[in-house]
Parts: sequence; structure tokens; C-alpha cells
Amino acid sequence: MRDQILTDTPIVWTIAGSDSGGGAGVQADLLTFADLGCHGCSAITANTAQNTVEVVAINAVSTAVLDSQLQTLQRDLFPIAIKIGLLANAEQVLAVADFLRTLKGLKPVPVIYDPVAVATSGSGLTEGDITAEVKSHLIPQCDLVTPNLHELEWLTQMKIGGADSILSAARQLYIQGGAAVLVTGGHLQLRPGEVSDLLWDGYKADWFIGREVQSENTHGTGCTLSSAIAACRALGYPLRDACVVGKAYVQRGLRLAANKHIGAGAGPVGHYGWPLELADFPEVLVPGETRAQDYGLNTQDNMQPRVQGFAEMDSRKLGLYPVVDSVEWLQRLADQGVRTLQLRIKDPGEGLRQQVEQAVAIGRSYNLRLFINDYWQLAIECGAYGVHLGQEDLQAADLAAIQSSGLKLGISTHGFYELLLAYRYRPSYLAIGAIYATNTKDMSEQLQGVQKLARMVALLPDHPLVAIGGISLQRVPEVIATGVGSVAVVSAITKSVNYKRTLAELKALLEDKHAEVEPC
Ligand SMILES: Cc1ncc(COP(=O)(O)OP(=O)(O)O)c(N)n1
Ligand SMILES: Cc1nc(C(=O)O)sc1CCOP(=O)(O)O
Ligand SMILES: [Mg+2]
Repeated sequence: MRDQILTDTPIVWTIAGSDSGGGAGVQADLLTFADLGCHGCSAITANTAQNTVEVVAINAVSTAVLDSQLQTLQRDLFPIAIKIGLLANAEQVLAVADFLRTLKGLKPVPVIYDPVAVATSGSGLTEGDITAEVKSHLIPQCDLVTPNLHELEWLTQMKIGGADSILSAARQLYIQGGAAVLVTGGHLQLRPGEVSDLLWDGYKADWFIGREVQSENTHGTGCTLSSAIAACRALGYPLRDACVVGKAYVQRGLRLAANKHIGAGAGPVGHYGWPLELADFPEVLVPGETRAQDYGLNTQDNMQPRVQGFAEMDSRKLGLYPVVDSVEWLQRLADQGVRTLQLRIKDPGEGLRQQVEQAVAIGRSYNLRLFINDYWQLAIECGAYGVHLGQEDLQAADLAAIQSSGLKLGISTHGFYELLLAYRYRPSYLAIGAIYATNTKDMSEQLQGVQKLARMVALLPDHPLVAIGGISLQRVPEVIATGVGSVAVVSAITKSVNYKRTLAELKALLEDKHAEVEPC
């Protein structure tokens, strides 16, 4: 195995069939990898003869031919992620499963399997039945399986009729093979106009709701989705982020290719680059919203209805936003002219209420935008400007009470999935973190970097956004170059040897009108 250090671009493999028509299979996979910034490699399982209206031949390669491609790739182009598509017979399934077992023994590699066995036209794509080998040997080597409803029925032998049966079958498939399951919903609309995918990872069910696109050009959507997810995994995106970005990539391809004419039948989905428009991204279903019933959620009686729309702030750009752990720090920074502040007390002693009351009093006398972290009841009772909550607080806090008290609400997010989820509440601002590694809190699994930050800012150019995590004075210019309007800092100020000087420099960067960058 050569060291991945020799490669600047993440390497992603596709193990799949060639589509001579260029719309699906390896051809769609390689276009997707390139579009999303990865280097694609292929191991071809079958040389299909097809166009947009017919599949004439499958032409499976021998397992020796398949294995020689895999072994050759492994020696020089070790993958960061793998997508698997058409495996043409049981021998191929076993050969790939064996290969993956050995490969994953060398290094963990996320494997995404799109279980292709029957074409949308209904033509069988495999030589003989591969069900037993797929279930017992292949899926246990995979991290995610992306069946459509027909494929889910095939793999579970369960009849799918509605949301409950989709979830039951996904759970069943997970129990059988241990891989997370993303059920794609192109074949059944649970609500008119909504094309929704279900993710079950053994812990949590999530529905990603997309809008129907009227288009004949849908060939290759399954291949493209699984490849986009593999590419995102190779780029370091966690599973849920990879799924929502993958779905947005396909949505963009459907939308922009809708009026193209390629062949007489179903033309290919398009490949149009990284999705940067919110309209292409799915909505993440939120517990408590009315339509959750149609998706098999809201089954508990005590579920709080979703609350949406919190008080707006006087500015979309808050500029510098220090987060401090004491009333003393609050006072010092207010004295220096800071306008936006957060009180974040993690080890509350006896006098918590008193500290919040003092903080609110300072906030009033200096006309601060003062947010209280975590303690939303106290924030309401004491009349703070706003409250800041984490994702895990969203189910526990009384959002309706926060909303009706007129308090502003900020919500933490860590990646695309959490951003889309939190946006469903339309809070006063969304925080995005951790941008860089930080010693203030263990965020090592949730680092975003400035490229991802810029992509998230592009999705929500008109919504107040705050960047947080590891932001030092030196890093502020590249953070604000993303278009984010607010920068939250802890240690840059509280650990500074000269906080007044650091503060002045931060303010110069963040509150000087000329330093403001319009969102992209
Ligand atoms: C502006 C801002 N962004 C994010 C956070 C983190 O909040 P949370 O996820 O609730 O984590 P804790 O701060 O409670 O550890 C924040 N406080 N402020
Ligand atoms: C409190 C906190 N929340 C984060 C998030 O990403 O949600 S990062 C973070 C720590 C920020 O401290 P510093 O500026 O010292 O890195
Ligand atoms: Mg919190």
C-alpha cells in the first residue's frame, strides 16, 4: 500500500458496471467524483450494452478480470471511500466481499453499496439470483446501503406500502447486515410533491424531504446519489452530512437537466458541480411538525409541536461576539464597547440566578445583545436579550416559551445536517462550528474548516450566521472572507496576555465597515 500522502485529491473507487449509454454506472460515478473534487478509479464488473430505451446485454467480466483491477488499484491508488454498484453474479459478489474484508483489515474505508439488481425498466441486470450472497457476505462489509423501495423489498422480502413499512424494512435490513440504510423515495410519494429518503443508522431515523422535479431525465440517479455520498465521505463529511449533500447534488442534476434531450428514452441526470443553493437541499423532518404523521413520526403523545420563527435581531451581522464564563468578564468587555456577548457558565455554583440577573442588568445598562447559554428558563425569567441552545437542547427546551417571551434564539450546528435541521426552527441566528481545533471544548470530531463554512454561508446568505471554534485574531480574515457576518471567540480574548489590545484588534477587523465582506 503506497502512502495516501502522495495524493492531494481524495481517491474514490467505483466497483460497478459500465453503461454504454453514459447515463448511469461507472460513467455517472466518475463524473460525480470529479464534480465533487475527488479522483475516481473504477473496477468494471460488466460491460453493459444499453441506451436510453433498452438494456441489450450485461456482459459480466470474469472474477479474475475484476480481481486484477482491484488488486492493481490497491497497490498504488488506495481508496478513501468506495462505492459499489452492479455486481453481475454471485461469484462477483463473493469476490468483492472477500476483497473488502482484506482491504478493511488494512485501513477502515467507508463502503457505500447501491444494490442494483433490476433496471428501472424492470429488466433483470444480474446473471441468476445474488440475494443470499449480498445479504450474508457483501452487506456486512458495507457502511451504508442505498436501496430504492423495490430493492428494499428484494433485500428484506417485506412488502412496502407506507412510511411505517419503510422504517420497519430499513430496521430489518440493518439488523441483517449491520450497515446503515438510506432508502431512496423516488418510487413512492408519501406526500404529494415530496420525494423523501429515510436514513436509519441503528440509532436514529431521519427523513430528508426533497421536492419533486418534473423530468424524464432520471437515469442514473441512484448511481449518482451513492457516488456523491462516497465522495463526501472521502472528503471527510460525516454520514448524515454526506447524505444531505448527496441528495442536493442529485436534485441539482435533476433540475438543471430537466429540459435536455439525450436519446429517445429516460435521459441522464445532470452533473453540475457542488450544490450551493438551499432550494436543492432536502428539508430535514423535525419531530412535532404536522406532516411528521405522514412520515410515521409524532407517535408519542408528549411530543411538543414544532415552533418556527424567533425574534429577529437588529442586524444580520453581529460582528465580534465574545463568549465568557463570568459576570466579571462581561463587565470588562462591556466597558471596552463590545455590543454582543454570551454568558456561558458550565459549572454553576449556588448563585447561578444571581449571576444571570447581574448579567442582564449589565446588558440593560450597556444596551448589549446578551445571550445566556443553556439556562433558557432563567434567561426568560430575568429578561435577557436572547438564549443560545445546542442541538441536544432542542427537544428538552420549551421553544414556545422562548418564542412567546420575545427572546432571540441562537442554535449551535456542526455540519450540513445540523444546519438544515436547526434552520427548520428559523432561529434568530445559527452558529457554525467548530471552524478550527480548540482547547476550550472537545470538538475534535466536528471540525468544519473554512471551505465548508463558505459552502454553508452560501446556502443561507440572508440568515444571521455566527462562526465559532478555534478562531484567533490571525484567523479572523480568512473566516470573514467566507461571508459569515459574526465571529464568536472564547480563548482569543480570555487567554490573551493583553485582552484590551486583542479586543481592539478584533474589533478593528470585525467592526470596521471596510472589513465587511458581502456574502457570496
Ligand atoms: C455562538 C455560540 N455557538 C456555539 C456554542 C456552543 O453551544 P452548545 O452547543 O450549546 O455547547 P455549550 O456552549 O453549551 O458547550 C455557543 N455556546 N455559542
Ligand atoms: C463553546 C464552543 N462551541 C463550539 C461549537 O462548535 O459549537 S466551539 C466552542 C469553543 C470556542 O472556544 P474558542 O474560541 O476558545 O475556540
Ligand atoms: Mg449549551
